[in-house]
Amino acid sequence: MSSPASVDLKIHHPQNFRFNSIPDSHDWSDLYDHPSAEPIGLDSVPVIDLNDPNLIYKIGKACEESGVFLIRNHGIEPELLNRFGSQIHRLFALPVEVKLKVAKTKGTDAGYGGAPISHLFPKFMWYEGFAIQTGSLFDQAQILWPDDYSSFCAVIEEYKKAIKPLGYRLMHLMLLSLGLTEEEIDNTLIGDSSKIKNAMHLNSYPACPYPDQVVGLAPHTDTGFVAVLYHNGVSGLQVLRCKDDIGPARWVTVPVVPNTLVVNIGDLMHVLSNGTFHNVVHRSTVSKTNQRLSAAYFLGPQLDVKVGPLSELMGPEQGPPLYRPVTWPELQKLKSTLHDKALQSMKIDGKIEELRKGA
Ligand SMILES: O=C(O)CCC(=O)C(=O)O
Ligand SMILES: [Fe+2]
Repeated sequence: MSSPASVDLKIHHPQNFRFNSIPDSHDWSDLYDHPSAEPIGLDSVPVIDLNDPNLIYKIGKACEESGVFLIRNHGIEPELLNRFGSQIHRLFALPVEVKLKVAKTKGTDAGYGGAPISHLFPKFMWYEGFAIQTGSLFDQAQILWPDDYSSFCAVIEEYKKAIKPLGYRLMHLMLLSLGLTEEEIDNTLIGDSSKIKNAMHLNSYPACPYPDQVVGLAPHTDTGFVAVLYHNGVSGLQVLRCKDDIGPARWVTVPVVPNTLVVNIGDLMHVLSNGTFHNVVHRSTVSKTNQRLSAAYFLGPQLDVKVGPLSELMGPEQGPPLYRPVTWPELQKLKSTLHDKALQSMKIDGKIEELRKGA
């Protein structure tokens, strides 16, 4: 089967669909693996107030047990979030032909296109996205809106400026919760801003008349340290809760709570914490009536920086390191061949060759 990534997005863009049923290329009905569950009781998703006196403890517990949590009192003005949401809406409301003028090209990660993880799956997602890398924005916005590109760029830059320190603060709190001192954190790569890189993906999931047959964004873990997620209030994000005493594996819907942002733990934070923090598997479903919009701000290491378990978390009492160090691109490459077995292949006692053969 040819990979969706190799097929022209123009033909497969949901906006171009004029049919009475979902074509096989977009039909995931057979692939819906687990039932959906409401975020109640033991399946609830933590909501953490960043002014909470027990903040460090609560962040640590949420990172360990859940891998996803909502934050309130995060310091980003609602008014900025509204303007940011309006610009995302404005972008995706452009005609497909216009958006395709800034389509991602081979070898670049910036611009308009399908899901970044599309090459990992045999079906198309009900998705369109716009990836922003440092330096790419201005030129592309000028192509999209020759007469008025500055308002888009200004709002995106303002949002990035506000979200960056929040992302750093969250990572700092995470390391404090693992027992590191301020001084120890200063000596890790999290304490050295020159070693941290960020990227932002704007995501659009158009409404779909048959939402149960399609997938907005297929199940995945984020590869970096953390992702801070804005959305437009349309429900759809789900996280995987594995089989446990409560029941079989299930997709828990992340609740929409006004004035909160969502935080996800990624693979490299799981590695950095020597397996303590849960890199949560998540996906986005699609609404029957409303377009869902979101923006994921990812923080990870600079591309040449290797990430392994923090030395402070290993020793005679805590035990040995679980993973060998990797860079962000190395892990992405491993995921493209080994899928959900990529991290296992980095385990220090992992049977890498066996995994490769079985992939
Ligand atoms: O749209 C969402 O809620 C999730 C987005 C996401 O998981 C991603 O961009 O990696
Ligand atoms: Fe994600």
